[in-house]
Amino acid sequence: MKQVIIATKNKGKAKDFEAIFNPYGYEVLTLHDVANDMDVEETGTTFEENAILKAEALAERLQTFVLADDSGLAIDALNGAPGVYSARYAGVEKSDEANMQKVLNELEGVEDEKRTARFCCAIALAGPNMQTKTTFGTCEGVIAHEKKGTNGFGYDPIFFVPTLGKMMAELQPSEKAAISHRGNAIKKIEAELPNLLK
Ligand SMILES: O=c1nc[nH]c2c1ncn2[C@H]1C[C@H](O)[C@@H](COP(=O)(O)OP(=O)(O)OP(=O)(O)O)O1
Ligand SMILES: [Mg+2]
Repeated sequence: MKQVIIATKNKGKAKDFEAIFNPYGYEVLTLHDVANDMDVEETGTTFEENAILKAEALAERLQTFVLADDSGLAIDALNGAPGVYSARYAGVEKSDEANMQKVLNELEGVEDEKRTARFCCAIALAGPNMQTKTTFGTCEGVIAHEKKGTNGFGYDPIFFVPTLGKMMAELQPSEKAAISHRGNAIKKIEAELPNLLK
């Protein structure tokens, strides 16, 4: 089977990528498979910068073509927070539960019309003898008042998708892939992928 290597340690993100790439006949490999000891510091101030840092570090190490994803949730009522800092919003230990609780606390008393938000995803493609490319996708939604649904990862249980009338965490992997920030970013470079992924 053809393979695509993603420079991530997030298993939920890897599952999202499987739903995106398996239909094209690609198996998804992650850092857990190819470089378990690797830990790239996300020092950038934009999603693109961090995606490039993660992709180039792994491409350099493996001398092969890889993708990386840096993503997060931008909430309008919080001036775009947690944004690039989504993974560490409630502290350094990276707890989805604590992060969601912090969002719900920050939005306490904020009315529905003002709870608009979007997921953002920058994907970087890096490899030997090529200029790193980036692509970006978003997905619009509304922050709910409580958690609902058990699919997906991260902030999915508090992210309502108005076009589907469901929480992101209530979607099947293929349904999420069709509308997600991650799926939308990949759609923009779909045509180039067969040349880059061998
Ligand atoms: O589809 C999504 N559904 C729910 N939450 C999401 C999604 N996409 C990103 N997010 C949240 C999770 C995490 O709090 C942050 C990503 O942070 P980000 O640094 O890109 O990923 P990470 O540190 O978990 O894994 P890694 O850097 O190894 O790829 O945004
Ligand atoms: Mg990260």
